[in-house]
Amino acid sequence: MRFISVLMGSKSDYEIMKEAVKVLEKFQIPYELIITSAHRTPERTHDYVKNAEKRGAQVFICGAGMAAHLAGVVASLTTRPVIGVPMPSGMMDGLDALLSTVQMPGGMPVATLAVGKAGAKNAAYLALQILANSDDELKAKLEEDRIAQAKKVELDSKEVEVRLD
Ligand SMILES: Nc1c(C(=O)O)ncn1[C@@H]1O[C@H](COP(=O)(O)O)[C@@H](O)[C@H]1O
Repeated sequence: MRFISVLMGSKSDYEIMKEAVKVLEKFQIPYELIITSAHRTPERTHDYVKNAEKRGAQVFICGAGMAAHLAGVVASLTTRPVIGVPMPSGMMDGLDALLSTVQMPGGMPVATLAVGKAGAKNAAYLALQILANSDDELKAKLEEDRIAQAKKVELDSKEVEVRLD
């Protein structure tokens, strides 16, 4: 079965990573969610990624904070796309995680998104867009979602807007 795999380095990342899960559930895409750490549980991380790839994981989304090596290590274990979401924690409030997620050596990409909830949400959208390359039904759903987003902007504006024309 094709599915998206969501990994996070600690339970403390869950509040943020829930934003990714919400999007996957909204689009009814099968996903797995697991806590595993490249630092604290290297073997578990290795075994999970190798096994998930065999079982049909199409994209890995990895949320981690501070010295955020999880996404980079996952990228070293699979040729499936890996999306990194830096957590807003630590003494630099996520800048440390952003840099340690984004600065991968050439040939070993991690698609690194924004720090925090917006990054987690976009990680799910990006994973869906990757799947939609070979799924026209999902592509149509993503297009409908864009239309809904645009409508919401107009409705929100109507509540507050002031115009002179
Ligand atoms: N960056 C990593 C990795 C890793 O990269 O393997 N494992 C845990 N962590 C991060 O450590 C932070 C603090 O974790 P705790 O709250 O458990 O102390 C979390 O944001 C987690 O993602």
